Amino acid sequence: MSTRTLPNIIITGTPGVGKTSHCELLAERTGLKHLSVNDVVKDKECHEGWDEEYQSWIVDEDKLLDAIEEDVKKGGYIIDWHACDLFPKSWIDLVIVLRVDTKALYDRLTARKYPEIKLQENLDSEIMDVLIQEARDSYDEEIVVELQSNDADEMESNVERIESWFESWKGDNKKEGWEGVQPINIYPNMAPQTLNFITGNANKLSEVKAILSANNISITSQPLDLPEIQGDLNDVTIDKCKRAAEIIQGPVLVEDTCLCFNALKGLPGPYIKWFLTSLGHEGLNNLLAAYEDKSAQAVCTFAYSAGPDHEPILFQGITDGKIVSARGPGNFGWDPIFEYEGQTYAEMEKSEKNKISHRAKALAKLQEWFAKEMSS
Ligand SMILES: Nc1ncnc2c1ncn2[C@@H]1O[C@H](COP(=O)(O)OP(=O)(O)OP(=O)(O)O)[C@@H](O)[C@H]1O
Ligand SMILES: [Mg+2]
Repeated sequence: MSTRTLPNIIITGTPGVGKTSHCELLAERTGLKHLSVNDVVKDKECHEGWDEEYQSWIVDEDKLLDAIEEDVKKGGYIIDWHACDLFPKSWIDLVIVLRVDTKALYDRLTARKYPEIKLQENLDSEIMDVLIQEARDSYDEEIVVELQSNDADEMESNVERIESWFESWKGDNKKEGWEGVQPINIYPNMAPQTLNFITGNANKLSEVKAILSANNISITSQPLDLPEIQGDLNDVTIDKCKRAAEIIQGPVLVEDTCLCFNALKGLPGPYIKWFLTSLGHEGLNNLLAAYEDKSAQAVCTFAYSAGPDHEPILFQGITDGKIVSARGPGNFGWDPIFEYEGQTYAEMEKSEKNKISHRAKALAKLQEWFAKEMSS
């Protein structure tokens, strides 16, 4: 842990996402200092000249770091730059990656009369998640936060959230990090202040966080050891949700996943985790050896309860695929043996999988439901 009495925040993202606009507003409200890397590069000549084609400075990163090190190490800076991997981990307490829809970004960059090549490269970079990947590769997962910056309301809500993170940081709640911050309640009727996702599975947690972060829903997680009742899967999930809301005394989200082999009339279904543990990927394939039909359904069921006195609501997503010999990284359950349109879940990019997965579909229904609650 550093000895800084004020935190350092990086605000990064593709050119035009709104870094400078966010930094200025934030500096005004928090008293933190806006450190425009662009200005430092220019003023302190931390560059190797001007690139005509790209209309930008060719940055000398070593010179840049030397120029800011003494100040930044003291803390209290908001660093405004379209890259983040150059700043040492030990300097940084929070990394905000701003995101924007392609259409809005296109409009903003054409308004600036960017050269065609620079325009195209920046749009590609935004579409390909370059900056968020860079941030995730360079810093601990807990301090990297992705926020949308498409309109003025989103900017306002982002700045408020960063401000409350800053207040809790100063209040010595550093350990709580971003997840401990009360999010802005954008769903005044029903929305959870903070939604507790009952899971002990770090991969599921990060998947759910990635999908719901677009909705400004802040997820905390608490593993609870809940006894599972026998019966229809939906009953199991509803029962689990009720018990969790009782224990947490607040809003909760629980999840159950089934993998159903069609040739086996839906088995292993809810028993997939025990089958996987005892049989492994190969054993699961062997179950289907006698059958031509290798098709399977991945089913995800979420149950949300607003609190102990509320009936759980179910959201279900189904993805059709087939069972194949394991391919791709094997760190997430049965992902390597479930193939969807030629690729196993394990082989897919996370962002691609998040578009079609059973879990993503279930979460999309959850999101949609929240949005309706808000407008009613
Ligand atoms: N959330 C937002 N909603 C609407 N307009 C925005 C938003 N954020 C920024 N803009 C507008 O987009 C343009 C680019 O914003 P800004 O200069 O803050 O981006 P930047 O990320 O700092 O870009 P650069 O990397 O080139 O410095 C400005 O005209 C700004 O007013
Ligand atoms: Mg800027």
